[in-house]
Amino acid sequence: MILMKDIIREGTPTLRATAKKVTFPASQEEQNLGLEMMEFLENSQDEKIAEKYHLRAGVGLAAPQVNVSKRMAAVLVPDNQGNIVFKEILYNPRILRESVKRAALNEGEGCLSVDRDVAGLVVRTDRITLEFFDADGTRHEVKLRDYPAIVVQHEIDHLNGTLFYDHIDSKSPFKIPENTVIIE
Ligand SMILES: CNC(=O)c1cccc(C)c1Nc1nc(N2CCN(c3ccccc3Cl)CC2)nc(N2CSC[C@H]2C(=O)NC)n1
Ligand code: NI
Repeated sequence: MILMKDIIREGTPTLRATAKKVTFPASQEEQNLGLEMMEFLENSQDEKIAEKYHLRAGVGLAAPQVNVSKRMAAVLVPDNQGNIVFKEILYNPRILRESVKRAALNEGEGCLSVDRDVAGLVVRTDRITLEFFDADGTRHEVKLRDYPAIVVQHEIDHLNGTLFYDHIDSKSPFKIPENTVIIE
């Protein structure tokens, strides 16, 4: 199982590299990694398991974060009632369309690879059309908005070596640009 010791932190080169596309069908190793990343998210969201293994909770994890520079990520997004609203292992995810409307988490963003609080709004696109492939190479296209859309954008950033605080306006980190919805 993936533990916090397996997650690389700032300063490790892979975190700033551009990850390579996966070819299909994904190898057994790539399929296992996808499942292990999803298992990590499930474990991290389970109070007892997270406490037992000292896991930080997350709703997304990208392969570069476990030092594998491949374009794959797991996302497991619950709503405030704990019902899963988006659960996927994404291979070669790509944003096809972006709304004009922007969105940001009211509390800012955290990252399992960043061991510090970096305050400030991370302004992203509110609604996206996402293309991704599954392990068999089957193409999927889904529309996402608000929290799930933010999580997917955060994880795709990891595939391009971008970290959430790269988006924070250091001069006025809490300025809310127009046409931006704040997500509680
Ligand atoms: C600096 N302020 C903050 O971090 C921050 C502070 C407050 C609120 C939010 C909303 C913040 N922001 C933020 N909170 C999260 N979690 C909330 C708690 N949750 C969780 C926790 C326990 C059980 C189950 C679950 Cl589900 C896990 C996920 N996750 C992300 N991100 C940014 S997009 C990728 C995603 C990620 O997985 N990061 C590790 N941001
Ligand atoms: Ni992250």
